[in-house]
Amino acid sequence: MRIAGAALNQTPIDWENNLRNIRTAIEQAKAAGVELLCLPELCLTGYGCEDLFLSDWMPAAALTHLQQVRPWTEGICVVVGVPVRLNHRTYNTAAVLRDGQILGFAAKQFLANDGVHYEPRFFVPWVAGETTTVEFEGESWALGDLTFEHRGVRFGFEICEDAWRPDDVRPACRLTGRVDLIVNPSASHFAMSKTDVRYKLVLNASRNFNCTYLYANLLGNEAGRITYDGEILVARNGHLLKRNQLLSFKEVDLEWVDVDFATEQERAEEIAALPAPDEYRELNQALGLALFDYVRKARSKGFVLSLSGGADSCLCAVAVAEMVRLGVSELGVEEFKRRSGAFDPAKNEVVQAGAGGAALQEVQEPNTENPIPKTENQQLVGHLLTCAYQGTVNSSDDTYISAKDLAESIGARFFNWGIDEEVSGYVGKIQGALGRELSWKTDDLALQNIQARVRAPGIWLLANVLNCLLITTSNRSEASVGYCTMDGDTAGSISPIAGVDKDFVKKWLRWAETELNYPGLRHVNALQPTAELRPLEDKQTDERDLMPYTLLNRIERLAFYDRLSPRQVLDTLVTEGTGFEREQLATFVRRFYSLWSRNQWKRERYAPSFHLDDYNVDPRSWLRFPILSGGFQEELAGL
Ligand SMILES: Nc1ncnc2c1ncn2[C@@H]1O[C@H](COP(=O)(O)OP(=O)(O)OC[C@H]2O[C@@H]([n+]3cccc(C(=O)O)c3)[C@H](O)[C@@H]2O)[C@@H](O)[C@H]1O
Ligand SMILES: Nc1ncnc2c1ncn2[C@@H]1O[C@H](COP(=O)(O)OP(=O)(O)OP(=O)(O)O)[C@@H](O)[C@H]1O
Ligand SMILES: NC(=O)CC[C@H](N)C(=O)O
Repeated sequence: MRIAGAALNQTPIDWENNLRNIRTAIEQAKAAGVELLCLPELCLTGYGCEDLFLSDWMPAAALTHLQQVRPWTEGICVVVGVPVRLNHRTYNTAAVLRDGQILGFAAKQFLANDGVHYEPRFFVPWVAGETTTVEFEGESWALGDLTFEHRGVRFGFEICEDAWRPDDVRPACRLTGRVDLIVNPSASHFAMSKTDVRYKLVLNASRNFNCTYLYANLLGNEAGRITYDGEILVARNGHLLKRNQLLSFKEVDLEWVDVDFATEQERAEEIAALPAPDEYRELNQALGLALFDYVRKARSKGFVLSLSGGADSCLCAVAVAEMVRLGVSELGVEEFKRRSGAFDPAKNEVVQAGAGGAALQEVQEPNTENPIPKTENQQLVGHLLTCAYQGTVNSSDDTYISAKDLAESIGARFFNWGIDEEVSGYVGKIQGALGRELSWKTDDLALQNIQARVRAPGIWLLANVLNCLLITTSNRSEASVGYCTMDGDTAGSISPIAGVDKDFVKKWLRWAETELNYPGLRHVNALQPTAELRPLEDKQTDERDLMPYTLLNRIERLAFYDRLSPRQVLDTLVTEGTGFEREQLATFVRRFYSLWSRNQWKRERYAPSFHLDDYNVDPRSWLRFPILSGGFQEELAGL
């Protein structure tokens, strides 16, 4: 039998988009001679519909829309993820359709309730072994713990999280021997290196439960924060039959394989290992796709970025350039432009390759009289990304040159203006009001913050005028300790790297300079991270203000990923050979926890950020913490 999975780029309650992708997948599958097709979890409504799953009308609308899929299933068996609401309870189900009929709804038994998943808020888990009936416009179908048969092949279900439970409780343990095939429609969020875990999960399931296992994940940045990698896996008795390229820019990614169910396949002795995932490359692809989906789903025209020439903003600029490069290489220029929605088809907004010059007229300070012609990708970047350097007396030539060279090398529009006048204006006003001078000795933080804040209105104005999203550049390490000015450098509509730690940011930039060929990054890769908010002679660096970033990351992970107490964190660090004495480590641990507690309110106010690493510190996503708390005072005093 030819079986297939299709990854779909869906959007919550975008019925038109979601049905179109479902139809495309079914048509492609039929054209390829596929007999059984698995589509991802909740693909009809979108997985991330949040509290809409609790309404009566939305699941009802889903059932109504499911009727449109029926005629498309003539001659094929198709699995479609859909919520079903019965007696004021919503179930997360996989509908099985064939030849225009609905055969039934298999319901999810184990709900995802960790990290970025909050399913028990919306769904009720189905009880193994039970079934009920769904009534709809005079028809009735079975719902619950069901198995099906198609052309002699018996199949049952695990729906995403069902497969992430121990082997002796998950649905597969009750299906073994009763089915030939287990189908798994998933909405499994992307995190760096996670594909390896998923691969082992699927391969082991096929081996341990003596079956063929068909797995299909959602694709793309569905609803803002979480990106799905569109993984399709087919395995049989521990052997891999199919695995696709992840994180495609396409709307539909169909993969099929032939399985001879009539012939037994020998059980694999062991699971063949995959090469270790390349996290730098994974992050690049995920970030590019997440930005592309975000900008088009937000119906925006591109991005505006306050580019300091430092690590975080340089990474954000390269991410947009990579969004273009990766998207164009997969979709081609015309399809990339069409899908982005950021180009007016009536106008030829991007000049042809080699024509050059057009976008440079907008640059305030062209660095040569005869600018080098831009490549087609650079012209696209020029259309989609506008950057501005906003210097003060505390800014250095190094960061200005870094910002300017990078922007020009990727083709972004680049502006340069100073903000000293605005800073002096505000400082003068407050000095007048208070009747005293503000000085670095008495008003250090306030004088730092006003500079960061004064950068916000101008760049916001530019974003509004251009109808663009304003990127804010905060990383996870800064978010943990509140090393940012609220409504200053945190101002913005999207925060792409708030889930990534600063040490990773710095390493990624060095990798990108050579591996992705961004020579414009050579300046930033030679710089120490600095806020440049104090007078230059102060030689401010992030790590002098805080602590070494590697240590900050380690404390953060031990405290909030491993969930250790302050004392356990300290004891662990002492055994890890950090090069610091216990007393110094205790100072860092105390600093981390007090800054962490004091700054929860800032994390509550960050712009929406992407989940990219195995955890993040966003309270609306992975990690909840009280805004007001005792701040670990007792625990820290005892260190
Ligand atoms: N629980 C709570 N709920 C609501 N508000 C709370 C609060 N606790 C304090 N606040 C208020 O927060 C305000 C202070 O916060 P905020 O004004 O943001 O500033 P603040 O946290 O005092 O200082 C900003 C820090 O970030 C660093 N920074 C800033 C900008 C850029 C960079 C860089 O790396 O480039 C670094 C800077 O060096 C400084 O260490 C105060 O007005 C305080 O009253
Ligand atoms: N001179 C500047 N021009 C434009 N934007 C700036 C300037 N200084 C700071 N910013 C904005 O404030 C953000 C926060 O500064 P921060 O120093 O944390 O990041 P960075 O400069 O990108 O990286 P690093 O911390 O590694 O130097 C910057 O990413 C940038 O968006
Ligand atoms: N949708 C789900 O059930 C996802 C949960 C699962 N643990 C995953 O991360 O893939």
